[in-house]
Amino acid sequence: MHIIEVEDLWKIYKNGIEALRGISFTVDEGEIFSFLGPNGAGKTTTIKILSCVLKPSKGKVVVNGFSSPKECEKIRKIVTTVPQEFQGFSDLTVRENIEYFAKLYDTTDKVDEIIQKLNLKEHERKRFKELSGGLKRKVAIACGLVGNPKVIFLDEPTVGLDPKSRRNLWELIKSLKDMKITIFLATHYLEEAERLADRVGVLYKGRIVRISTPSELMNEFKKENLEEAYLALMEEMKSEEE
Ligand SMILES: Nc1ncnc2c1ncn2[C@@H]1O[C@H](COP(=O)(O)OP(=O)(O)OP(=O)(O)O)[C@@H](O)[C@H]1O
Repeated sequence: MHIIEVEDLWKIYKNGIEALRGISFTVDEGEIFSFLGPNGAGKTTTIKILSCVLKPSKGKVVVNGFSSPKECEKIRKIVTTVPQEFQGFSDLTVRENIEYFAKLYDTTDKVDEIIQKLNLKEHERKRFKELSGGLKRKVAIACGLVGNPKVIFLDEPTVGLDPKSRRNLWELIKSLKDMKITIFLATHYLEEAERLADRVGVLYKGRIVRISTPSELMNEFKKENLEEAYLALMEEMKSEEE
């Protein structure tokens, strides 16, 4: 089943910038779908529209059977966005932060389960401000999980993390998939997409220029890793413009 359906989606900001120029794609339930593209391609704009933070200018957007913007109230109940700049309450502990969000959703009974699943037990009494960058991201995801989301939007989840913390977070993202949560991952780290994504969508100047599995893209450009294949695709796009 397609949990996300987007058809001919346009976003034209008030200043006239056409951030999205008629994109169409679908995401299957339980899939890890990675959105790639250079700075300014429209990734964040797409996430904001899919999570009902922004209204589309034109086009069809359906999330879990609900249309945006008409049924955004329902969409907001089943999606969660973990932004790059998530700020927990710095003087509250890990547990208190998660409990705070759980109260908002009236799901305080889920706090222990989430702490357990995300291996946060040994850190639960630490204050947010004392945590490493990797643990802060983990807590951000934990806070996002309290509402029982069906879809999680992750915007550059591992930016600024050291290689070990990044790998830890990849394991966590994979375990979310095991929980049948659909993951929409915007990233500039091609290795991250190669390791995690079932499929990638490549955005370029507001248009989708490829949707494929990482290995299909690597085969198409005869490259051994996704980063090389992506760079070859970007070269192709640039030369088509000239
Ligand atoms: N609120 C806004 N008002 C006007 N233009 C905007 C606004 N937000 C984004 N844009 C423009 O829309 C285009 C797409 O931006 P967006 O942030 O969606 O790209 P992105 O792919 O997420 O980029 P990055 O990788 O740098 O995060 C850019 O040209 C950007 O300058």
